[in-house]
Amino acid sequence: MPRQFFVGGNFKMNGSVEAIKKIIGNLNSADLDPKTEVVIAPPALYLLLTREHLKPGIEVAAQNVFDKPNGAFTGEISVDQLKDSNITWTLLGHSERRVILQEDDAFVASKTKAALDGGIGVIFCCGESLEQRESSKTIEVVTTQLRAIKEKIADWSKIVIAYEPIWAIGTGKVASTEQAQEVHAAIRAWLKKEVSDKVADETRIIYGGSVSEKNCKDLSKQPDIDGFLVGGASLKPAFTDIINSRL
Ligand SMILES: O=C[C@H](O)COP(=O)(O)O
Repeated sequence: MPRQFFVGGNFKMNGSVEAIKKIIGNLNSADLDPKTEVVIAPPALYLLLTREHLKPGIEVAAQNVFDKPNGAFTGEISVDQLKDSNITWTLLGHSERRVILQEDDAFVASKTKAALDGGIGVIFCCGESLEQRESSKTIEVVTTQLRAIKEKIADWSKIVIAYEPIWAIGTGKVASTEQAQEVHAAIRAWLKKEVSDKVADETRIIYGGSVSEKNCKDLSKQPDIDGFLVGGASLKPAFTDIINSRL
């Protein structure tokens, strides 16, 4: 079975009630490829508003979730609270959280387990810095990040892996189609060797890092690129062109 194309929009810490309603209006009225699964991740404050206004068929993701069920954890949101609000996905392991908020592999893995155990899908982000790429450590870095979750989880069916080279995020410096395809193929080979043939065949591996309406078509033609995680361009009307990149 071919893997369903998947496009996520990560708004990061951008937007306002008015701006997010406008983005939702654009998505609601656009003709979107029915074969593409679309998930958008607004800031936590706007999750409910987004879910209430967005048309059915497009899912909403949190940008983060905590690994404890409830209690004295100021500022955090639990898996059950997301489910209670019809939020069905979460991003985890984004490099901005790994680098700026110093989340390590073990913490990201623990949150991934909590989300999956609770029935929330996880867009699991991994990727290398420029320094790591220049010292040929890309595959080692990415597989180390993946190994941390492999040790905690058994069911991969609700995971989408987002390969996001840090040097390509928000820089306008997109990875070339060859660079992206090479890492995606290596991730798939790792899944085959370390997890199973089935998981390798079925897991979506999406690319993130300066994806735009201009570069998405070529990237989408690569055999191991199953979609995108879009930052900056997800705030713009051209996001719908990225969703429709396989049309
Ligand atoms: O989560 C999305 C990525 O960090 C990519 O962001 P960007 O499209 O603004 O480069």
